[in-house]
Amino acid sequence: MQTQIKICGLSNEAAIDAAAEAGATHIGLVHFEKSPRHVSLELAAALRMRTPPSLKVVLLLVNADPELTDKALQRVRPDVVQFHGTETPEWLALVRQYSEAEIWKAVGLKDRQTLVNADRFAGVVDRILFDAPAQALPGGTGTRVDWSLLNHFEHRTPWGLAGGLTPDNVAEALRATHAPLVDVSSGVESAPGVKDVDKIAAFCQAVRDFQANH
Ligand SMILES: O=C(O)c1ccccc1NCC(=O)[C@H](O)[C@H](O)COP(=O)(O)O
Repeated sequence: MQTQIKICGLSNEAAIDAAAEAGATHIGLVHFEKSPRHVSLELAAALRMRTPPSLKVVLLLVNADPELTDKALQRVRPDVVQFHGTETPEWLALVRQYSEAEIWKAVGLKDRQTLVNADRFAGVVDRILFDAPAQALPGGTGTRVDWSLLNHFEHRTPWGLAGGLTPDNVAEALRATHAPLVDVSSGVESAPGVKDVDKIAAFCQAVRDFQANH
């Protein structure tokens, strides 16, 4: 099975084209005003329309209220909505009832107990994304998680690995975790919120090289 690759925090067409050319499978659009990667719903909708069909569009929300969640889903019509705050399984189950988008939940990976606790999202979400625990920002911090926490864990829900991945360490991360999806944001930037097309290409190439050899 091919490792899936999500490039997160894109805000312009050039970065989307770079992700598509490099062979990414997903792009992330962050709608969270405190983030240096924030895009308005209008820009997110325009970028979504412009995204080639080879890429699935993931819209990120952080503790959005029901009104904003509804507006965002209606305007952007993403393939996936990624909840990156303290959203509950009960709330995500409600969203699931009225939206056809896949639902992903980001979980800050602190210790083995986090993995056990994340099981409360089983049957409610389509994927759990294990990321570094929230800091000043809930995501996109470039902080690496302890990959060894994932050793021999039997996941009941499809999952992905985020947090401090870069073109230089993603092969090591895949060797350590066998993650079915890897997610990167700051590791493919030249400055916060500024994506670097060469780093996007290098990240995707590192994943494909790893796969070709394993
Ligand atoms: O990227 C952001 O600015 C962001 C802001 C608020 C919530 C989530 C955010 N990003 C979520 C992602 O999926 C990132 O790709 C993930 O946290 C990994 O980021 P990084 O460690 O910088 O690769």
